[in-house]
Amino acid sequence: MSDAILQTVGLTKEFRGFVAVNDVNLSIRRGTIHGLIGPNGAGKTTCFNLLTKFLQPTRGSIRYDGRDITGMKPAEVARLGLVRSFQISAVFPHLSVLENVRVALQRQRGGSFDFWRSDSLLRQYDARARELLEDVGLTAYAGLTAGELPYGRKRALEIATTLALDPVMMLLDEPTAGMTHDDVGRIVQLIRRVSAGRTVLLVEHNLTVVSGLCDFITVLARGSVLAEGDYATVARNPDVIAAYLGDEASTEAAHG
Ligand SMILES: Nc1ncnc2c1ncn2[C@@H]1O[C@H](COP(=O)(O)OP(=O)(O)OP(=O)(O)O)[C@@H](O)[C@H]1O
Repeated sequence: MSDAILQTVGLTKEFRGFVAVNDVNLSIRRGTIHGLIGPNGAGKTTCFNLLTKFLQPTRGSIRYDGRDITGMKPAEVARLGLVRSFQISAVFPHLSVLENVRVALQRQRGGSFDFWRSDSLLRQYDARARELLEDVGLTAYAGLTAGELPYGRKRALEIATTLALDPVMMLLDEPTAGMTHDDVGRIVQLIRRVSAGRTVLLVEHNLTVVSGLCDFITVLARGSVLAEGDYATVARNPDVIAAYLGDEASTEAAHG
């Protein structure tokens, strides 16, 4: 069996002639935390959406665990264990933290959305939901509504609802975006803990997070792979440094 769990060949996405992702060959090793980084507009989010099937590529192919998933729908790949973290908007703000995880568990096991009619059924999931809350450090928050959670804890809830789907491979889109320093530390520890026995692909802006978590990094710039390797290798690559400095310079120029 291949050491790579997820592979792309010639992955390309054009938006009306603009090439956002250009001939990208990725190989993500089973059991690793793989970072996808790059300056603003590099194509990270587009790439992430291609891998999770939220976008269809213009060209190229994607293989996951020995299968060609290029033509599959997001729900189909999720059933195969390739799961993206839910966006915060997918958390139900008026349900409690515990109920949010129960609903995610029910979707995994039953695939049904008529949870409002089957309270007794949902209680069956309580024990597992509490375990997941424990795993992400939210036990003390179980009874709060999700809307009342502080931002960093919402991201932890998002990870708990993702874990409820029992992913083989998790794809996380900027899990630390907008977080305070303390929250970042907690989420880093959490990702490390939940990555045990799984593969994780992480799109992330915070390079400290990337250096602390990722076994292997792919740097994108202008839609193409600029460099790959461990953090030390890519961080000293002159092309990577130039791409990031160029990005900072243009950000500074934009902000005066
Ligand atoms: N739906 C779309 N239609 C047209 N252009 C798009 C679309 N989505 C993305 N793009 C363009 O593709 C390029 C790559 O965008 P993408 O969001 O993938 O980059 P990114 O690396 O995630 O950037 P950031 O770090 O700023 O989030 C950008 O120039 C963007 O404007």
